[in-house]
Amino acid sequence: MAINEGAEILSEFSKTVDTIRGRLPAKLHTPLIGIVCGSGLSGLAASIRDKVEIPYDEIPGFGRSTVAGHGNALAFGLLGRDGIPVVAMLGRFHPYEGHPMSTVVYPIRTFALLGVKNIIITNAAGSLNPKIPVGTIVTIQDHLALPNLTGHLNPLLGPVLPAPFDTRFQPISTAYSFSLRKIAFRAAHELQFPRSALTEGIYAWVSGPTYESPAEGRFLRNQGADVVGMSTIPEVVAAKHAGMEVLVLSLVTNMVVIPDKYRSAREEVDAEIAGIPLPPVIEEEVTHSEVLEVGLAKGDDMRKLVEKIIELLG
Ligand SMILES: O=P(O)(O)O[C@@H]1C[C@H](O)[C@@H](CO)O1
Ligand code: HPA
Repeated sequence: MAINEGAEILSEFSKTVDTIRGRLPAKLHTPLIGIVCGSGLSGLAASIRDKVEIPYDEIPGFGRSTVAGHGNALAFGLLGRDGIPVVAMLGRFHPYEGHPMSTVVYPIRTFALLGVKNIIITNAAGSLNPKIPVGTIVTIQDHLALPNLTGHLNPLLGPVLPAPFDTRFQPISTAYSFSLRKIAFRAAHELQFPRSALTEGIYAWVSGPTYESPAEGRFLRNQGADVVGMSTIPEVVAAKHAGMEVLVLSLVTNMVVIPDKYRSAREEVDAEIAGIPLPPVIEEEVTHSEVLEVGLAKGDDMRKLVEKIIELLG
């Protein structure tokens, strides 16, 4: 990267930070905790006090989320008994919307420059694991990121950026903070959530926007993934790269369609010819409305959990 390109990037980020701080009272200038709200989960920010919202289109460098269930503003304010300064993205940018990776992770890098030390990233996800039903919250302990491995969508591809984003080879084996994951379970215990409400698992990242074919779902399951989604991993990579402690909470909004047996057109025709009555067949499909519905129904549990985690962190 040319020296002046690095200087341009830094000057864009400093415009972003100056614009944001120019809109906030001093007590909110340095949020310690960042939150990313997944599909249908922008209610997570409902209990932020002394809230100041800044629309994305008024922040230099920010994109615009075009996905139903995602807002387009940062919410700053205080959370928890001790009034910890926080910032929440009320909606995120997904690569499948056409955003370049630099835009997808721009808010995360902005969080780092504002002073965020711990980030709680949430998402809606499909379950690949029959033991993890709809409505469960999954604390992510690892990921399988096919788009990272195949070389198109890793947010760290490209020239090394200026400090503090200047690590070339970023290890990712400890991206999911063990201490934050423990705090999540402690929080669930203090909230008296049933044991089954929060579990641990591995998130597979796919680019979307198609939901998985049965063969793709089976493949991901066989590789050890528990849930699958179309976001989060670029944010995790950028947050780790920027030195943050990362916690990811996935809300299971649907089961990925992985039938035990394919419906056979040949067998059905044979049965029809032989006059054998066939049982009714239900062909399942995932829809974004069902994803949003579960987000709405379970959003309050996610909000309580995030708040309690922040209280315990404080
Ligand atoms: O932004 P998240 O990951 O929460 O949203 C999920 C993935 C897709 O954007 C969408 C599919 O229903 O929900
Ligand atoms: N697949 C991928 N992404 C998702 C899903 C899913 O089943 N549900 C919510 N986001």
